[in-house]
Amino acid sequence: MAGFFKSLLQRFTKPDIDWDELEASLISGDLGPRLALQIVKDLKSRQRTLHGADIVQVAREHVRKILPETVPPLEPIPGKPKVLLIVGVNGTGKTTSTAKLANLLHKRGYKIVLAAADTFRAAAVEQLTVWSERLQIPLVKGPPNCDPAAVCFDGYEKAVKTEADFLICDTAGRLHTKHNLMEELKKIHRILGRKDTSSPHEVLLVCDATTGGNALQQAREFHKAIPLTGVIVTKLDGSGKGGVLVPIQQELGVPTRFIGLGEKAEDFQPFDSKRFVEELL
Ligand SMILES: Nc1nc2c(ncn2[C@@H]2O[C@H](COP(=O)(O)OP(=O)(O)OP(=O)(O)O)[C@@H](O)[C@H]2O)c(=O)[nH]1
Repeated sequence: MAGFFKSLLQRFTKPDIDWDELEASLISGDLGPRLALQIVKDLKSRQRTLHGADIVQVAREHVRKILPETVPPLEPIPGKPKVLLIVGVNGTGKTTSTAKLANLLHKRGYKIVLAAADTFRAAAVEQLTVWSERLQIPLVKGPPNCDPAAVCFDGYEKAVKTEADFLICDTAGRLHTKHNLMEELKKIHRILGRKDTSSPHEVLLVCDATTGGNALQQAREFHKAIPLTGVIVTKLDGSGKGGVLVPIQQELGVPTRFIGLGEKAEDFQPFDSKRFVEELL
């Protein structure tokens, strides 16, 4: 994002602003057309000569207003496991984020159970097995291509039996446009609610920052299928700016909870909106 705002400062230094160009560059920074238009409208309404710094300031004010100042941390629920369902399109970093989140909660002293419900990709189960051994966290898995809802259910039983604080279910990557895969996700959601109607307590959509604005459409479709409670933005160590988390919050009211900054277990942090907005500059 820093580069994005720097480019705004450099490109719009002259008083005669090309509004279309400005709107286009705000959209290309993944802020989404709705917010881009609001920022442009706001700037146009100011009756004085505007420079790059004013644009950045106004954009920051708008972003700040949209993002909640703090996002509550993941707290366990007394007496039962808190169930976290990790969802998203293919290759966004769901399995890695599942492991990273387990690591973070484990380090906070919580007891975790992992469910390898990505039964479609054998490598995902292997990947999670490696992580679970490395992090010493129990993992529930099933035979290849078994029903992912059944794996989640078994995971839930294990979490109850072992009095775990959290059950984290990794799911297969699915295109938000594939009806049958979204139906499968709804089934997982339903089955998890069998023993505890409030489960899953969190549904976290994993978005790859490098896919840009497309993540908004993914979020819309997933949110339509099963209500999302949060977003994990991955690969922020790459070229992606992560700006899309702003329109996801604005349009769907779904906050970003965590960010991924690399491939290692430690490359994961709770989302800090203040820092995110500050780093825009
Ligand atoms: N640089 C970087 N790479 C990441 C990050 N998160 C995940 N990755 C990498 O992205 C690739 C895909 O990650 P996975 O966790 O396998 O993705 P997935 O969403 O589970 O994949 P599918 O199950 O196929 O949908 C792997 O090479 C990860 O190491 C991140 O924050 N930064």
